[in-house]
Parts: sequence; C-alpha cells; structure tokens
Amino acid sequence: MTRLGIIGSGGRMGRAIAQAIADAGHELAGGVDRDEDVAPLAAASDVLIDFSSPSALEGNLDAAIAAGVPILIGTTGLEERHHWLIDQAADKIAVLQTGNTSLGVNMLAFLVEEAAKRLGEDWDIEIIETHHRMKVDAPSGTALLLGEAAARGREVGLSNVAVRGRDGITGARESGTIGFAALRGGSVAGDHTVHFLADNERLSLSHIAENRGIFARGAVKGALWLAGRPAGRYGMREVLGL
Ligand SMILES: NC(=O)C1=CN([C@@H]2O[C@H](COP(=O)(O)OP(=O)(O)OC[C@H]3O[C@@H](n4cnc5c(N)ncnc54)[C@H](OP(=O)(O)O)[C@@H]3O)[C@@H](O)[C@H]2O)C=CC1
Ligand SMILES: O=C(O)C1=N[C@H](C(=O)O)C[C@H](O)C1
Repeated sequence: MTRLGIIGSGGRMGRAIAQAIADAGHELAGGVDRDEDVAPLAAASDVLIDFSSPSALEGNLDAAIAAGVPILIGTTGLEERHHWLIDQAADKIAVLQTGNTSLGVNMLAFLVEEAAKRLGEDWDIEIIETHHRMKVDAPSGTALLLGEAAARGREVGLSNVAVRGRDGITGARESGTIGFAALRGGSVAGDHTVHFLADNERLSLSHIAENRGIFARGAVKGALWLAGRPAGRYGMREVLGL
C-alpha cells in the first residue's frame, strides 16, 4: 500500500483527492494547508501530491528533496521561475508537473498537437476556457498545456506566439499567434476548447470536466506511477501511455 500525502488537503481538490485515495484502497499519509510544516508529512509519505498555491511551491519542493520523496504538482498559475525550480528539483527527485491530470484532457492535447502539425499556419489557433467563480489564475493551467501542445505541433515556442487576452484597439490578428480567452462563473469544473479557424471552415476540439473526480483519480494514478521512480521530470502523457 502506497502512502500518499496531500499539500492543500483542505481545498476543493485536496478533499476530492483524499476521497480518490480511499476509493483506490491506498493510505492517506496526512495533509497540510497554509502555514503548516510540510516536512513531517514528507517524511511520512511515499509520494506527495501538491494542489495548493504557486507561493508554496519552493518550500514543497525543498521538503520533498529533504525527505527524498517524489512529488506530483497539480497546482496551476506557475510562472517561468517555478518551472526553473521544478527542473532543479528533478535533478534530485522524481517530479511530475501537469496542468491537468485527467485522461480526457491529455488525449485532447495529443489531438491538438497532431492537428497543429498537419494544418498550416493559415489555420488560426484560439483557446477558450471556462471555470468556476473561485478560480484565481488565468489562463488555466490546462489552456497553457493545450497551447504548449499546439506550439509543439508547429515547432515554435509558446512564449513567442502566445496572446493572453485582448482589449481595446488590438489591431488585426497576427499570423502564427496562439490566442487565449478565459471565462469565470458558477460552479464549472473546467471546459476547454481549442479552435482551429481557417477561411470558410473551422475545427473545434473540446473537453468538458463534469466534476473534480476526474482530476482526483488522475492525480492518484500519477502519484502511484511516480512512487519509486528515479529522479527526473515527468508528465501525465508518460503515466497514461499517450
Ligand atoms: N492539475 C490539475 O489537474 C488540477 C489543478 N488544479 C489546481 O489545483 C490548485 C488548487 O485548486 P483548488 O483545490 O480548487 O483550490 P482551493 O483554494 O480550494 O484549495 C487550495 C488549498 O491549498 C491551501 N494552500 C494555500 N496556500 C498554501 C500554502 N502556502 N501551503 C499549503 N497549502 C496552501 C489552501 O488553504 P487556504 O484555504 O487556507 O488558503 C487550500 O486548502 C489550483 O492551482 C488549481 O488550478 C485544480 C484542479 C485540477
Ligand atoms: O482551478 C481549477 O478548478 C482547475 N484548474 C486546472 C487548470 O487551471 O487548468 C485544471 C482544471 O481545469 C480545474
């Protein structure tokens, strides 16, 4: 039985993950929230699962390294410096970072990469996401993950082509860019659509999350896959074999 520790255990995802751990018959090593010490939890866990806040990331990675335990990071709103910290940690322990742990979204990313590769640059790419009113970051981690997949398909760097929201006299759309738009409201668990728009035709690929259970089950699957892995940075595609 694998002992799984949750960082952000009192949150919406933390609670859903605790349920998924119980459903899977594994052991909940414990949980921490804001202002609580991660070190004892890390020492008591075989794998840490972090769904908390970007501000907690550095301390969480330090605790995982000190205890020598792998960590799955589901927290979104990460910036370039957070990804740098993850790369550094991955030299010492196994780290899995993903903006979305569900099978459906990771399959969508696979399809988006293929479509972006095969459709020319005259097909504009726009990504729209809708989430519940409590979500604090935009674009969602999933929208960025899908944007990365599209950029990979086109063999460009996302940071060079991303347009994160439009307002005012923006000018005509620049060819080759990848646009993002975010809606917030109600209790939406997470909707994402990647639009490919050409002259006279459009292709739209969508995923709808009906509840958080899909993310929680994916997180537990990813954490169990991570247990005992050598140091390195991993993603859900490896877990899901996509
Ligand atoms: N990768 C994926 O598949 C998914 C990722 N997410 C991401 O997971 C994260 C959490 O989402 P959600 O559960 O909805 O958010 P919540 O706000 O409901 O939960 C976050 C939890 O983390 C705690 N927390 C905040 N700061 C710290 C800290 N410094 N150290 C430890 N715990 C802390 C919060 O405590 P307090 O309330 O006291 O602040 C809260 O219990 C978000 O970034 C979200 O985007 C969500 C769904 C799926
Ligand atoms: O905050 C959420 O709720 C979600 N966050 C993740 C994201 O930012 O993409 C995953 C999911 O869409 C729900």
